[in-house]
Amino acid sequence: MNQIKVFSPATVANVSCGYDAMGFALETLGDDMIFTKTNSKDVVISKIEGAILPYEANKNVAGVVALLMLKDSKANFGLDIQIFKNFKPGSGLGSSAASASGTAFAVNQLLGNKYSNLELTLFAMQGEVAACGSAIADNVAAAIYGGFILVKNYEPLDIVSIPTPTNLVATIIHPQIEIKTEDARKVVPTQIDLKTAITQWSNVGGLISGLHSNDFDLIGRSLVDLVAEPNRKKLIPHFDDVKQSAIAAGALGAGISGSGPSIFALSKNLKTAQKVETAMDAVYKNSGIDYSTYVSHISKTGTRIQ
Ligand SMILES: Nc1ncnc2c1ncn2[C@@H]1O[C@H](COP(=O)(O)OP(=O)(O)O)[C@@H](O)[C@H]1O
Ligand SMILES: N[C@@H](CCOP(=O)(O)O)C(=O)O
Repeated sequence: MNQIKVFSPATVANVSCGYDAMGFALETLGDDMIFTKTNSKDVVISKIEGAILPYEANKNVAGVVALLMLKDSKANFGLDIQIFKNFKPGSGLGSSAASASGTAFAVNQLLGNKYSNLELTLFAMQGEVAACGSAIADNVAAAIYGGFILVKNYEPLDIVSIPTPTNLVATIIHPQIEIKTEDARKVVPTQIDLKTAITQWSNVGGLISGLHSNDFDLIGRSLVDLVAEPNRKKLIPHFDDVKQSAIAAGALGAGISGSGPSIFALSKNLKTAQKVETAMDAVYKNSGIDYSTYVSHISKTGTRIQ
């Protein structure tokens, strides 16, 4: 195989209560990327459409991940990479993670499937270091494994796939302001009190149990975040109004997608998710802020060949 085209999904990290530990992949929103083997042994990014990003391989997360994998595998080829961004960096929808995991997946295909999904996640996490300074796994693992994931442990890395209830649908509103993950991580407390911790880990347990048992009510009751959301929501215009409107329109729950500014809601079917979209839209309509909305099923496959 000399060339491969892949789709790499947008992802919602944290899922409210699971800061740095949970994430899920979207079915319909994501980036397209084309990888072509070259003889030069270099990595060249020859095209980027849809966003202004560095072309230098060591500054673009796609280049960072590709260089690492070519070196680790002692590959006898180089790469030309074309990136087609369909959603903006700094959106809270895992833009850097889409490039990092799309690259890990594609290079692995060109190498004849040398690496496991866990190894691909470790490579892609180095892309996240380049993007935001932290080796976070929640977005990249969701993109690589698909569906819902739990980062059970960071060192050593342990990723667990969580079942996705049929019919669960995500609604997203993305105000077009850029919040860099690196900056949004600085407002999250490094210490929390025991009472807060107890509530938070109970919610993670409730969310995972609800996803396993298709218990939508339990999923909704568990979409509560006492750690990141109270500190990050002030960076997001009209956050409380959007969240309340989404829940009033029938969403099971809502919260910040990743580090924001996007806000996600989960609903038990497509019709409700569309009503939630209308309700979120109504909050921003006359605000003067540019925004996009998306309704998407959860991607069960994650990054895939186009
Ligand atoms: N291929 C890429 N895709 C997206 N962002 C990239 C890429 N390469 C480098 N970056 C940098 O990563 C940062 C965006 O990452 P981040 O702040 O984590 O936002 P996001 O949540 O959208 O991933 C920006 O500074 C951007 O320039
Ligand atoms: N767990 C991270 C996730 C960042 O997601 P992104 O999509 O905003 O890059 C965090 O909350 O900082």
